[in-house]
Amino acid sequence: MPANLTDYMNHYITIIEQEITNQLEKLEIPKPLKDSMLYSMNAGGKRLRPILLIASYEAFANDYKKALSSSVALEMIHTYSLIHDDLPAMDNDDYRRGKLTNHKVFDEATAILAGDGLLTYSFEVIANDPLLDEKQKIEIIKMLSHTSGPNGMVGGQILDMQAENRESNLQELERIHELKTGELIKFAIYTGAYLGNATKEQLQYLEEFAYYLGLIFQVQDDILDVTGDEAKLGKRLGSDEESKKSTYPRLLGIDGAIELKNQYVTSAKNALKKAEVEDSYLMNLTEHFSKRDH
Ligand SMILES: CC(C)=CCC/C(C)=C/COP(=O)(O)OP(=O)(O)O
Ligand SMILES: C=C(C)CCOP(=O)(O)OP(=O)(O)O
Repeated sequence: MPANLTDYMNHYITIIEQEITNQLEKLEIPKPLKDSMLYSMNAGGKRLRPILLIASYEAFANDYKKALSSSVALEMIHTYSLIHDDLPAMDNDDYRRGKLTNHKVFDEATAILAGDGLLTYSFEVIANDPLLDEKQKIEIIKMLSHTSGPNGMVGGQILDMQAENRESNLQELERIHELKTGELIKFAIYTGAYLGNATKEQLQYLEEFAYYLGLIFQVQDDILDVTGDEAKLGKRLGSDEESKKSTYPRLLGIDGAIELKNQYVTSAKNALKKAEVEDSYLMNLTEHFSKRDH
């Protein structure tokens, strides 16, 4: 395992991207669908979620291989959500990950199907992993469908849409982010630790950790939407302002948002200590993502 965080992340990004290619290239499906799925999966992105899943696994066990199919499945679901989020019916965005959005390169119908394809194929990737036993497959698929579906990310997206053009309070804002962004992060942390054989008590503390990590990630996203660099982020900024959605900076000011983020970082680290994994890469990743500039 590489000793510093940048090497660690780069090491796993290479492995994750190789496995994404393996899983998609073997599909025997019509060319436009395959090209469209490959386009968004290979368009870059920080690969935060799969890295977190592997780091959570490695807090308890060695050899990432058992965690790889879940990591790749998770990145497929995340990417599907971005393809659909960018569609004209939703955010109507032209750029994502520094490249034209999927529906701008392909047509809208193909982009919808590419998203549907990534969503459903993600479950097949887990179901076909020879390194997992049947009980593990059922537990992971159950968790993934829960966190990405109406009780999780999809539910958060509709709350987010309902929050346009009106003021939300801090509690409502946290609930939206907990579902829309936090649930997939929860899947990453839970699944890694579950596959690494963490105890029930450790899994509970890690769920608490994931809750704060999701919020940290989102506060920083809101801050970057105001202060960030469009070229670095690879997407249009100022969209929160345009849709008149409440954000952390709007409710608390930039300084207030930074202060709240720092409180979440402290809470996240405390949860890691309670789970007795404070010497894992999860600690460094928390710091890293709280200060990210893209
Ligand atoms: C079911 C669907 C479509 C879910 C989308 C989930 C999601 C996290 C979208 C991006 O959020 P955002 O619009 O706040 O971020 P960005 O600025 O990256 O578009
Ligand atoms: C939840 C949000 C804010 C959507 C973007 O997520 P990321 O910032 O992780 O996007 P990529 O790096 O995967 O493109």
